[in-house]
Amino acid sequence: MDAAIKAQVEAGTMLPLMEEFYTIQGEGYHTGKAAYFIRIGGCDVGCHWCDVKESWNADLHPPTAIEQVVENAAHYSNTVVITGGEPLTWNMRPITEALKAKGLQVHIETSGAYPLTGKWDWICLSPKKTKPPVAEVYEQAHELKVIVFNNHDFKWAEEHAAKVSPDCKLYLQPEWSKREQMLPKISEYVMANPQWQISLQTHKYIGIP
Ligand SMILES: C[S@@+](CC[C@H](N)C(=O)[O-])C[C@H]1O[C@@H](n2cnc3c(N)ncnc32)[C@H](O)[C@@H]1O
Ligand SMILES: Nc1nc2[nH]cc(C(=O)O)c2c(=O)[nH]1
Ligand code: SF4
Ligand SMILES: [Mg+2]
Repeated sequence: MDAAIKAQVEAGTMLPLMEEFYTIQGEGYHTGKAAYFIRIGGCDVGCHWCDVKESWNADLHPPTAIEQVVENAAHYSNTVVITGGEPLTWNMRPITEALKAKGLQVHIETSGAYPLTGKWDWICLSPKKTKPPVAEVYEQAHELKVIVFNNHDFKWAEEHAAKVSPDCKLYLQPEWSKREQMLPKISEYVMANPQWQISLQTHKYIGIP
């Protein structure tokens, strides 16, 4: 890669953009809300069930100047979700500041595997076993969204819930391929432990991005 571009990617003024799209937030607390999604390539967390493995290799996604992405986002929506890949692979300060300067609400979907950069209105923390969240991210999370793949994940979810702030919303979301097996168990768990709520990947049921 050209040294000047590499320097900009390191500074966070260019980012490896995989895709950007206007859709409905399908998951978690803001489910049902229209939002502009910015998907940034690059992730080395390695979840075996990840539903966007094409995002992992940052080299496959063109370094893109943030100004154009910010302009596009502001054209479509007042709520932006930055996702990936793992967005915290990169310096999120420039893009979040530029989005905030446009008056937009800025949300992140993150595993928390890397230190939090950027200014956020909403942080959705979805912890992963292969690269656990950094300690500081727990107290900043507005929403903890644990993916339930097997029975052990309920206990594992409680270990993470013990680390977030008292007003953090708690969600259990079935891993998509296990949804039929796990949804009855998640329902039972939420009725017995009503501090938790179910999160579904509603966009996949509706058939939207
Ligand atoms: C693709 S990830 C990108 C953001 C970040 N790397 C993360 O994992 O939070 C976006 C969200 O989708 C969830 N997710 C990914 N694959 C999934 C699957 N197969 N079933 C359910 N949720 C999934 C992740 O846990 C995360 O909450
Ligand atoms: N509609 C929709 N909602 C989402 N919420 C989180 C997503 C993600 O991949 O980060 C996602 C996504 O890919 N599409
Ligand atoms: S951390 Fe997120 S993007 Fe990375 S592999 Fe896991 S689910 Fe996929
Ligand atoms: Mg998704």
